[in-house]
Amino acid sequence: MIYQGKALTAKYLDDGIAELCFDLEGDSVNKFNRLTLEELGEATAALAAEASLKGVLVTSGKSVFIVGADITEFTELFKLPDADLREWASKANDIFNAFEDLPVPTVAAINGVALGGGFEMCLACDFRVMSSAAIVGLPEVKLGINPGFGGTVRLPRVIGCDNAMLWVATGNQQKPDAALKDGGVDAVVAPDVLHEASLDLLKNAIAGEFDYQARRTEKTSPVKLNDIERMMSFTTGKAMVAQQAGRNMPAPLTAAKSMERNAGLGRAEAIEVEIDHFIKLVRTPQSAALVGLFLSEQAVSKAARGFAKAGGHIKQAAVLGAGIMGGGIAYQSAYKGTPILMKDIADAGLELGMKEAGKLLAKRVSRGRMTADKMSAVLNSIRPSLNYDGFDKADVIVEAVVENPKVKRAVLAETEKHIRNDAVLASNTSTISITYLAEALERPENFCGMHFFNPVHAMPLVEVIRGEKTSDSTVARVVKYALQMGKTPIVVNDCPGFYVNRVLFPYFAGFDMLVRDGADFRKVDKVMEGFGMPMGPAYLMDVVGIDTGYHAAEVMAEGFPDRMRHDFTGISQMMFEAKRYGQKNGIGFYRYEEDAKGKPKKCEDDSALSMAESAKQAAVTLSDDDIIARMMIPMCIETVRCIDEGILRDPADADMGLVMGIGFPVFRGGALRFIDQMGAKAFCEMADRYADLGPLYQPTESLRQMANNGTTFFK
Ligand SMILES: NC(=O)c1ccc[n+]([C@@H]2O[C@H](COP(=O)([O-])OP(=O)(O)OC[C@H]3O[C@@H](n4cnc5c(N)ncnc54)[C@H](O)[C@@H]3O)[C@@H](O)[C@H]2O)c1
Repeated sequence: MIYQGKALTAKYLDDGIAELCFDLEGDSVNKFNRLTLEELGEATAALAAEASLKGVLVTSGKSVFIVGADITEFTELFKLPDADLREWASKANDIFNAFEDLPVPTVAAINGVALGGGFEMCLACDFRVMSSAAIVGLPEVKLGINPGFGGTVRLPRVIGCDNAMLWVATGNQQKPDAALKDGGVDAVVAPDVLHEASLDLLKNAIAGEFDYQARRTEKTSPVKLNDIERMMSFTTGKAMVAQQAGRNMPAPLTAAKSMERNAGLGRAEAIEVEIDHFIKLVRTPQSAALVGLFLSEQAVSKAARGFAKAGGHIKQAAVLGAGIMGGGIAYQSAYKGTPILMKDIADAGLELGMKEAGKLLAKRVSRGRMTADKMSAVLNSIRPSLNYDGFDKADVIVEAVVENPKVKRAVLAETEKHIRNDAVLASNTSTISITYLAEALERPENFCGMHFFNPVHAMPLVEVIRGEKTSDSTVARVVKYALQMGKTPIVVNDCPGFYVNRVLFPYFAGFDMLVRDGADFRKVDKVMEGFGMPMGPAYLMDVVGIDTGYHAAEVMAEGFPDRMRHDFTGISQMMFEAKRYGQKNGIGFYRYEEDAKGKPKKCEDDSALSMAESAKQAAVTLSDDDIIARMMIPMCIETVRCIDEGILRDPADADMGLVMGIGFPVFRGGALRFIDQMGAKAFCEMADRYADLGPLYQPTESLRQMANNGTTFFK
């Protein structure tokens, strides 16, 4: 044994060849936490001291290679002052450099995921052999930072500047074929021969057949481009990166600049440049939001797994209603392997549901992501029906009929008679109280909400809504089913609109008030899209359906009359009354024409502009900041109310819910992160400036307290 640690070991195989194996004790994956980094330093020193050492094979004892840095350590690490952060990064790079400088050839045997710091470890080796089951890449920009262990230095020297800029600026994971084609790895082999093939390569390098020294010189010297070539490559690359990333995401362009500036330097100076850019990005609010969101995502998944523990396996599902949502639910369930019965009252509905599922599957087949055999197997596992035959076999039944309380209560009560006593019934209602629907049932404890988002196959979030009488085992079954469907469930308590719609409607109310006060809705859309929303509020209403939105707004107004009932006729109500329902009937805030691909294309419409003119009651001067504040304050305050009232479990659920449910910009983290980054005090002061807009703009007592105490939602 050359080195024995808790994260890695180094021992001789034979003939002076050592194997450095990463195998982090007590964890299912390898990651670069403080311990692993420290032990890599110690193991490298121990290897360097071995007089008989001829070569080093780097392997992993887990199913992954190394997943990357330990992001749970980032929050504390990133709080360090610049000088300390620089010292940490320099020390880490000294360790990687020392490994790269070992006096013998080194080969990485990449058996599984090797991302971020994990792939930077591979780049510090002379040669890289990749299993056909592995993936590699430098995804740091997705956390708002750039690689910090030499990735922006070694990668351009290994695969060329153009390729490196693409890899780093997109942060995309690279599959074996692509990695090999670009030169990121030297060979791709089947998983079962990886160890042997990597060892062979190492032996050949030891025998002098492969010039490992030349590899090293290339990695530690300036990039081999003359000044003009370098300028051409980076100028074009940076323009492309800037355009793709947009102005809200500084990391991709900063990473590209780091590569540009370090390209002409030797390793030591080049690493200094990387560290400068790394520290700059660590200080951005985007990186704080993205790292925070990553941690929230982990917390949400962990909570879901906890809920689902007692859920058992869902063998058979059923759905009532084969409309937009029912069809989507049937497709997703079948596609992810849970057979499903789909019942409707009309043949036409069933046909439509099956056609939709068929279309989605055919798309996968045409893109080479599914075989025709698999497609027919999936389609066969959806059984359309006009009656309840087979419902006694279903473990979970999801109701997705029209959004009408009377119809829903009748359908649920009837269904309960055809299912097993231990089967779970869930409603996909968008707004109707789960406790109220449960009153129609004999077994209300077996009932809860299961709120999917449209389109079901694309939207990751499912709200699982606990009614007053819903049992824990019902929640467990439904959370389990959501996980089987590949969705991310959050468990929320019952209230009008549940969580996502409850906070979305105050946002829409903010929009109505803006138009009332003279804002051009096209400008509001543009400003909110610039803020990072996937679409502005007027366009979003058109996509959701203005009729759907109108009915939901009524439910919300009934539930929270003090703040959600308008005392004026807003533009959305005027649109509804004029039967302008948005995309579904081709006209709303915008007019929709079919583009060449048959998709609805948004066009401006004069009659919408004159309606907005008649909705106008004032001509307030509104800056972009006013628009953002007037849209965001009601949403943020309502989110805080959901926390205060225990509708949500914790802030992680709140922010993840908005990111996954409405596409809230990831680089802002979510509504609560938005308040945190501004500070509760500044947020309350901002809200107070708009106090004349009514109760939706009044901070809660809890927010005022946070403002006084200087506390935040997230650590
Ligand atoms: N469309 C959305 O964006 C969206 C998003 C989330 C939740 N929802 C909710 O999902 C539910 C369904 O919405 P949708 O948009 O799919 O509606 P839809 O009108 O497209 O589909 C409803 C289907 O239910 C069928 N149906 C009516 N009565 C039935 C019965 N007794 N038994 C079986 N089938 C019956 C209809 O024939 C129709 O095919 C609603 O509660 C809605 O609020 C919709």
